[in-house]
Amino acid sequence: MLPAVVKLCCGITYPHLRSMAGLQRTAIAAIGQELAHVRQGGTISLPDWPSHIGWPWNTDSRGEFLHQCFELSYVQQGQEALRKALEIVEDKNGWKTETIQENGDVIYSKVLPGGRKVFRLEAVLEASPEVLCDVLFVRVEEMCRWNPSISHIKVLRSVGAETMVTHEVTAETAGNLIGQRDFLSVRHCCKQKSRIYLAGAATHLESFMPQRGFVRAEDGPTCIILQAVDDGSRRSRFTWLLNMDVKGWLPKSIVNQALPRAQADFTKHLRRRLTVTPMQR
Ligand SMILES: CC(C)CCC[C@@H](C)[C@H]1CC[C@H]2[C@@H]3CC=C4C[C@@H](O)CC[C@]4(C)[C@H]3CC[C@]12C
Repeated sequence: MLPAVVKLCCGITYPHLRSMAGLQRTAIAAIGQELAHVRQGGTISLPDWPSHIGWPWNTDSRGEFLHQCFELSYVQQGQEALRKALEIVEDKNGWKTETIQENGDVIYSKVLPGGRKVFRLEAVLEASPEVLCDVLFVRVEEMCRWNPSISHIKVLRSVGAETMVTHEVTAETAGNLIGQRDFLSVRHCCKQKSRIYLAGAATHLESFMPQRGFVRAEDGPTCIILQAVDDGSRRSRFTWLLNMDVKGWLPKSIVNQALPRAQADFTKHLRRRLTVTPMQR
């Protein structure tokens, strides 16, 4: 099946890859995803016939073709993560209040069909959506400097300014009953009118298989919504959906206690990060 699809896709789209839109784009992205899975198991051999009809089908252009398939697939996974996460957050039914923090932050929870419990934190932060986007997305690799629950974050791929593939490792901290986890995620940023969305979902990357000694967890589909409290305000409403499969063999009750705690901790460190002077950044 796959070689046939690749052949078809080479034939139809190679000359137009850069100017594609709509369905074709979706198709290539889907193929990219499929290829990513196949690549995990070995190498992909692309057909040679395009060279016979005069296309520049050398090692470079084949590589470029695959590269574009992967890039489009990440953009699409990011958009898809946002769509799915928003569907969960915007559905007003079934949420119950989990905790109300002393500072006014509220964490709500909801059990999704299938049994997974997700958490939604609502807070107001002292920074504009743009500053928050800079801290949380643009400078994502700096996160482990201000957040002790994360020991390592690396951007492995960037596709334009709005999509990236990141690898995150949580810290081995006292009181963390879940233990260290690592995540491989596609992260996507999208600005719309007065809102900035940061979405994420677990993804695959050839050459980046789960590492020995780590349990690979899955973050997402998840999103953070940043919205100015009022026009021109330096304060933002911060809505964060935590939708995580921590994997491993752990009682649900432990996971469902640890997750909202991790969410509250993260927000505490984020607030502290926002109070440092620009010089210290
Ligand atoms: C309880 C244990 C298993 C997990 C605790 C750590 C959790 C809270 C950490 C681990 C990785 C972290 C994520 C790493 C990267 C990003 C991308 C950024 O643009 C928004 C924040 C976000 C989405 C972080 C949110 C918090 C996070 C999910």
